[in-house]
Amino acid sequence: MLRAVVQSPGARAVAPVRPSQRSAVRVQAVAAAPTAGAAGTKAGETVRVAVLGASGYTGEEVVRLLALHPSFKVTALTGDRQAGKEFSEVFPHLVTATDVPSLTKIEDVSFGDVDAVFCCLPHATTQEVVAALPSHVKVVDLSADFRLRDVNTYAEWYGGEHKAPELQKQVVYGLTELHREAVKQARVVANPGCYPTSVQLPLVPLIEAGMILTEDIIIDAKSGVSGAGRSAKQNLIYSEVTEGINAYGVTRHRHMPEIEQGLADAAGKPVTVSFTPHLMPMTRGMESSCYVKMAPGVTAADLRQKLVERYQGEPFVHVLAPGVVPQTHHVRGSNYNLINVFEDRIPGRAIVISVIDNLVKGASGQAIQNMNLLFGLPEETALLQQALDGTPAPGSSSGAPQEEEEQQDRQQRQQQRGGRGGRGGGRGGRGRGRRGAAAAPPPPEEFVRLTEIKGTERLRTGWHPVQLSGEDKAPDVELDAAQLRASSRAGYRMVRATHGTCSGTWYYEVKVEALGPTGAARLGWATRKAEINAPVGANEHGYAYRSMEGSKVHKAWREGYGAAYGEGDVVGCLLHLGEGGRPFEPTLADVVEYQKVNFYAEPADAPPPDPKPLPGSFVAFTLNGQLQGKAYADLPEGTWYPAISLYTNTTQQAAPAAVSVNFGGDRSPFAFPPPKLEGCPPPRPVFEVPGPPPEQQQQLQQQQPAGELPAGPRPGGTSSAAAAFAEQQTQQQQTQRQQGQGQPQQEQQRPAAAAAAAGAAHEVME
Ligand SMILES: NC(=O)C1=CN([C@@H]2O[C@H](COP(=O)(O)OP(=O)(O)OC[C@H]3O[C@@H](n4cnc5c(N)ncnc54)[C@H](OP(=O)(O)O)[C@@H]3O)[C@@H](O)[C@H]2O)C=CC1
Ligand SMILES: CC(=O)N[C@@H](CCC(=O)OP(=O)(O)O)C(=O)O
Repeated sequence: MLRAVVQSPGARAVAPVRPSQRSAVRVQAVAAAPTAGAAGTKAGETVRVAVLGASGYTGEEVVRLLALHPSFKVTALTGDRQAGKEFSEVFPHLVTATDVPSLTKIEDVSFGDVDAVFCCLPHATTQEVVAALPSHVKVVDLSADFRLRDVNTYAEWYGGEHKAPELQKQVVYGLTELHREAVKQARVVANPGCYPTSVQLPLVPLIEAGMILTEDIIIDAKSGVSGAGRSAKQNLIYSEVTEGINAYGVTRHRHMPEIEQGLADAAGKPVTVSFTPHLMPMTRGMESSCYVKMAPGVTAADLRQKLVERYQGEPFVHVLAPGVVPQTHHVRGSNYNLINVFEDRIPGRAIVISVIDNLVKGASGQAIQNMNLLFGLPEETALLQQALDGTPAPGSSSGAPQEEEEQQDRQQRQQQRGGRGGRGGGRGGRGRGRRGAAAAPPPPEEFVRLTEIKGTERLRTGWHPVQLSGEDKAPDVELDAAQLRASSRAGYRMVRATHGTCSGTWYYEVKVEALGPTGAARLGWATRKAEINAPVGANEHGYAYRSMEGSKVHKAWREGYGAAYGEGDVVGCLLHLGEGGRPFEPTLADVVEYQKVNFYAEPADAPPPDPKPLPGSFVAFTLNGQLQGKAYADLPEGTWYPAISLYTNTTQQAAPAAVSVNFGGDRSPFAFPPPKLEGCPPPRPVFEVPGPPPEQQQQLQQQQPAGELPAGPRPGGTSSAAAAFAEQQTQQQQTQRQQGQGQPQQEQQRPAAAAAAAGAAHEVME
């Protein structure tokens, strides 16, 4: 059977045909492949697609993306002013797109011969068009016309009565990741707005989990100019847009009710947001920085972990590694949404950053994702194109994780201070320096830098057996009484050993006890700077061997390495640091306890850590005694700990993943002999990693009961920073007592101190 598709002058062309030849090409019949059934589209079946408003940006983007779709065939394209033209005349870059019909008016489309419609028309022109489509046609509408459930709200924000209120009741709001099942059942899908997509994907799961407060959400959003469509508008010409940015729609942008509708559904109560969009001098891209207040006891790391778990396995929504800032460049031309969460300097607040390409995930890509579902196809069909722009080299300011940028900033400040005579020239000192006055004491907050530390067991007690740390672990990791078996029922979580090492050659074994249908493990080595609510190897502070595929992971980068492993297997983890380097670890004298939290205190202007690579060092792994080869070489100096991370799929209520570790020693021989590598001494069991130096142990045993870290600097301690901090606290407490404030005031200060400390955590541990 043959089916004629578009009956208008210009007809449709069979590529490759030069535009000049097009007018001579007759209406071409499409060899009728079997057409799509309602429920599911089988391989080889063709879905006949009309794109209404194809001469606009989102329509063009639908056509561009569908060029690689195996089942969707564009059989009709419409324009208004551009009707009658060849598509490649309007979009010359798509001259190579095969088999694309020319543009017609909507009224010239024979919808009896169409299975699916992408409606890319301006809002208000759309309702009647969609309502008039035959009922066999499935529709994804990219305009705002059917996004708001309440037609009165629509009338209020869009300035006109809704013209299809009955149809509105049947329409499904298609934020795919959040409404997938409803989309599958729909006939007409309202594709979300671009800003609402970028905001709801990160915030809805956090609101549903009660992790952020809905009364205090501030959204600072930016869009590329293509968000405003292709028609000429004075405020969008080059000279108006370039070299500047401007907010618009302040307090009245029409995406506000759409965002609030989605967030209110998640909260189960009305939500009002502060939302300000900005026009940026770029063609594509959208960034939403959402400033949120966390529920009591929730941390930014918890928010991030919640999003990691929520979007685990989603093809298009990705939570970046801790500290990595999402950028519009990294989603340009793709259907991806990149998200990350950062702890704000204001205690209790977090910054959630989300980027999309407004024309792809914010419009046409998500529309195809939805249409794929409407036809029972895998939703990622034709959408897995990667972003157009590359990542800047590590260390460049635009691509560097936040902590690297902070480090550079610190280095700069350090140099500025050094040039003015050191510590006296802190934040307050700069101004004084310019005036040439004598240096006054630095403000107290700059006097010491505090870092919350965990895993102080061996510092506290002097001697401590080598175990998995009861402190230096994610809360979801459970240990047995001997602290040699770890299990976790959550997404990836980490536990490190009590002892780490900065030199020598070391080995330990891990037996995989349970993984179940969903479990996975990443085993290896990490410093204390590695995020514990993440897998080993999620950033530069860890090296892992992965159960799935047997790949290795470092800086979140997976590469082929060895054999996959699973339940019953024994993995050997070898670390060779040779003569080693600096430990970058606090000694006991640097540790203070403040309101039951242990802090590492050091002078604010202590030099930032600057680990150097250790030539010849390496990490290697064995599987059931078989060496899998060297995984990574030339590790940076620092103190490296045995590190275990386990994954269990929380949504499937699977049994927890579990492993047991063997750090060796006479009483606990290894299951397999440690490997012998050329040029490397025989590895020693981690069991023999030394504790604190003997003189420190002696001092500890005399001065403190085991299990308690004394407040303030230890007698005989060497850290003036710790002493200064303790003195400052004492003075503050005295002042408070004199002012009659006492304990409640101290309690209020705790989050601030803890937040300051947590904020600095990345600064000083290495
Ligand atoms: N741009 C974006 O980032 C996003 C856009 N959207 C929404 O998608 C829809 C399309 O946006 P976009 O592609 O940017 O807009 P454009 O202005 O680029 O395109 C609009 C299209 O509609 C056609 N059109 C305009 N008026 C009429 C009419 N009265 N009758 C028939 N056709 C008409 C135009 O035809 P012609 O040019 O031939 O006159 C053109 O093909 C809008 O509702 C928009 O709000 C949604 C998310 C993001
Ligand atoms: C830069 C710019 O102007 N962006 C558009 C938003 C994108 C859009 O098209 O919104 P609807 O789909 O809801 O119409 C705007 O702010 O109006």
